[in-house]
Amino acid sequence: MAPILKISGLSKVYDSGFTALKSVDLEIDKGEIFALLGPNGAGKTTLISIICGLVSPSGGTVVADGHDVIRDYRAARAMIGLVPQELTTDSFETVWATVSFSRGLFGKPKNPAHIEKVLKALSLYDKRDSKVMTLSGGMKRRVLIAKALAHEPEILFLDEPTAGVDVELRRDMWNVVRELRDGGVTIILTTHYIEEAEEMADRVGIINKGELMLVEDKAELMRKLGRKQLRLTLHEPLGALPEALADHGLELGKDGTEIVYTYDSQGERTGITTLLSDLSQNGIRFKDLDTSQSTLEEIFVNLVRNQQ
Ligand SMILES: Nc1ncnc2c1ncn2[C@@H]1O[C@H](COP(=O)(O)OP(=O)(O)OP(=O)(O)O)[C@@H](O)[C@H]1O
Repeated sequence: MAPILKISGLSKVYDSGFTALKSVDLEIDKGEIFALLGPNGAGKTTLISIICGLVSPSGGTVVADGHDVIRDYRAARAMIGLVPQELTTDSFETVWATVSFSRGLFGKPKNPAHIEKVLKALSLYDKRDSKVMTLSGGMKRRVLIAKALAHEPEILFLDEPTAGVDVELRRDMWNVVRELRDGGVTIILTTHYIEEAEEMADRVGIINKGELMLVEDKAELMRKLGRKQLRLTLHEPLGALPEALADHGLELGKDGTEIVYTYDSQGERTGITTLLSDLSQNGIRFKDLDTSQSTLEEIFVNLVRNQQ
């Protein structure tokens, strides 16, 4: 299947001379949720801004469903919805008026049935006659999404969709995004919250210092780079680990009452059987054990740190 968005060799050098993007290549498939992760200043907003035609690239191309975002700007832009971080305008307008207005900006004929569908999908229909300024923060975020969907885009960009919102609202937003995807919209979101990518994304891209370091299926990424840890709670605390166990690369924690063994869950051998028998030979007994898998956050932090 041809990608719905194809970014090739995209670079951006700002007038100041600062290189914000270095030859980024990325293809997005129709109907996926793609999360773009990166620390502050990594180039996420620059990338989205180029795709949406708000910033001009220094090199490379972006094609949205067959339309080049520069040569064929109008057609490309009509494919794309952008949900910015902040609600900037329209506060005195009603929900209905502001969302309808957004559709008009793309030169699309009025379509009250579509506006109604969007408002209903976002649970905003009951609020259609309310002024935007009277809505709660969560409802305002929904209005931003409704505005971005008013012209029936096929690709929706969400720039930090849940920055600064509470946990309950964040989960609520995640459900909204999933429902949109189920309705056929391709979703690309940027986020600082790695938990958000872990929860929602089909694929994850990690950008740092203008370079796309890695693009991977989320589950595959966690499988490949994830490490497992086995924690053993000891019967008797240890002052130090016996020399005989040095090869296992163990860590002694919690005042000597816990041994932590890190292993590669994908490896041929985990080494657990040998470890347990070596522990027993050295008279170390444990009363409890549990295992944990590294999170996307740990993977991300390691990757970015290694690139410093
Ligand atoms: N107009 C500009 N002129 C010069 N440098 C800029 C301009 N806009 C952005 N930059 C720089 O480009 C880099 C990337 O910025 P960008 O906003 O794309 O990052 P980001 O990943 O979106 O960060 P954040 O998560 O903080 O929004 C930053 O170092 C920023 O200072």
